[in-house]
Amino acid sequence: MTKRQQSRHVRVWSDQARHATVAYFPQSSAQCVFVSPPADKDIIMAYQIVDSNYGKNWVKLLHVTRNGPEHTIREWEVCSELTLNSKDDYISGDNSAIIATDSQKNTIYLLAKNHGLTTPEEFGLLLCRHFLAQYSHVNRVNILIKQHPWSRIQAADGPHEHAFVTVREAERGCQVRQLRGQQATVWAELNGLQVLKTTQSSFVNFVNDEYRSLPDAKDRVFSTVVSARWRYVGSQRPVDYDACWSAVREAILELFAGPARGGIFSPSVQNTLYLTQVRVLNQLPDVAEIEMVMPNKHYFSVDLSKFPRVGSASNDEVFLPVDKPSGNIRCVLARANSKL
Ligand SMILES: O=c1[nH]c(=O)c2[nH]c(=O)[nH]c2[nH]1
Repeated sequence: MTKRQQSRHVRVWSDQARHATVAYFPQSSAQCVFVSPPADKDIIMAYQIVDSNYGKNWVKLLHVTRNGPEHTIREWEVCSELTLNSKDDYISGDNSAIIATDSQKNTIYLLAKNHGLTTPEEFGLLLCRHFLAQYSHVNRVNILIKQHPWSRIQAADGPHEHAFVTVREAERGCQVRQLRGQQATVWAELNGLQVLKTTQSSFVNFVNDEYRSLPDAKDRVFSTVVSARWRYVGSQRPVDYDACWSAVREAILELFAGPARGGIFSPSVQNTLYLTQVRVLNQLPDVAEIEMVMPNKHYFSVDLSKFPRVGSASNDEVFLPVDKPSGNIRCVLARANSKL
């Protein structure tokens, strides 16, 4: 970074009491550093590193499993984050304990080659186990994986052996985190599932005070882009991560849309979100808790009453999709006996 670029990010002021200059980096987790440093022991006494990690972000890889002519692909972006048992690398510039982020990237490729890829969650667990076993001075491993939504092409004569198409219905990801001496924690993610229905949604009987302008809506368009993130119970028995992910997706679609004839009624985004979470916890004993976010993407009926000669007082056909702002509804539902 040049000096000119730096000055955009850094506020510098003089700390009279300590006779030192302090800089604040808003985008950095290290919030205070001495630009003209006092004695090292002053720094050590004044501050402590509360948390730190380092690793390689978004290592892109495509893995091909070749089962004769039938091929299966997985395209992922993997982030590794390691936390060491000492902070000497940060504090004194001693690099001797650093597992280079480049080596972390190589590890991801080598484990993919040697073990193959199954689910993102299982590969995350493999990486956690590997880093903790290979390096005794690694205290914590955090792995994030995002999966590209490839789907096998359905050709006229059946599923294609080796050709795929991107179907961006929802994106899959996971986070696996393991501390030395502890069980790994696995989170799965489903993001970007955009849905819309044209009826069977209302929003009435909310607070009616001097701030309210929204009329009761007995029948409205309901659209949202669902994000869900759920934590697995850390049990010993193996989890079918693919089946769980698909079951969460199905629960979201079922509780949003309902049966093909007639659908399902929603009194609010809050209630639909909550009922979906209840369905997930009821159906999937391996899930300990689930967080869901459903922005309320508004579609307002365009006011055509100003055009009495060509328009009509009621308009239930032409809507204005409102990009921003949206409502934002979030809830974390856990089993009542779980320790969060
Ligand atoms: O389902 C809804 N929940 C709200 O909290 C809300 N607020 C709002 O303006 N519209 C809606 N819809």
